[in-house]
Amino acid sequence: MDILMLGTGNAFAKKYYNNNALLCQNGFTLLIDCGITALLSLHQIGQPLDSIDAVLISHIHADHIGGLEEYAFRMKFQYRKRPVLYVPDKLAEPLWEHSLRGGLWQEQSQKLEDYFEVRRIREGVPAVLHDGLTVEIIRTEHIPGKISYSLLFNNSFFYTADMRFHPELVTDLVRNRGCVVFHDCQFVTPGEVHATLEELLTLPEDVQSKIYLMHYADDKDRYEGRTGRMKFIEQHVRYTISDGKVEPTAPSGP
Ligand SMILES: O=c1ccn([C@@H]2O[C@H](COP(=O)(O)O)[C@@H](O)[C@H]2O)c(=O)[nH]1
Ligand SMILES: [Zn+2]
Ligand SMILES: [Zn+2]
Repeated sequence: MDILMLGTGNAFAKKYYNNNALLCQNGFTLLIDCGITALLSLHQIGQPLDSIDAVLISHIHADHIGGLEEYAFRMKFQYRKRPVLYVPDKLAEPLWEHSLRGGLWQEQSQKLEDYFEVRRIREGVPAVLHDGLTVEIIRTEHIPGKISYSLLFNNSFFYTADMRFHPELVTDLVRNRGCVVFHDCQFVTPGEVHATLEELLTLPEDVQSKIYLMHYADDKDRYEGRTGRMKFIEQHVRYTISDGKVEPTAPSGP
């Protein structure tokens, strides 16, 4: 599978945009989270909105869902399509009632389903997104009391969607399931709602070597060379994830 980060920055990043991604497998393109900067980033890389086959939402924070209003309006009125939205079942109602309804409500469109083909997914039940692409949502701790999920694709690629340090989970996924991990990372301590670099550096080296850092702050340059065996994932670079390895995708063509 291939992944291209539309942004690799944290909630307030200005340089690297919000931490959203395009995941591609067997010709299927999934948008992982749709934050405030997602549509600007798609525009910059020349990716048309109607080339996205589905959107998957991890939790309700603006850097993960803040672009959904524009996406919904444009798909409805510009493209005349009702795109597929995968949403954890516990988030479907709050996504509409607490976030999208304010902007999207109009007389003839009063519910999430009026804009999206809503597919609810449940914890512990892997969902088949496409031929050769499954996702399992795993509830992970982020903001106390707030529902948030990390994502396990094809039982081999773990994408944390804003989570606090959980060394047992990450170690288990790497050592026992052979996963590679894209992990959100906060530079300043204490993390409180994210794993910090200091915490991630306490992981054993074999685990670190499978971790790629994302959701970082604009002063990332200061931390180059200070991330142990972990590497930064870069915005707008396409990576191929295969056999427990992450490599920048070789350019195609002559
Ligand atoms: O209890 C809290 C709640 C929020 N914050 C700050 O807000 C952002 C939320 O956006 P994320 O996408 O989850 O990053 C978080 O990074 C904190 O900066 C907080 O500190 N404590
Ligand atoms: Zn975030
Ligand atoms: Zn968050």
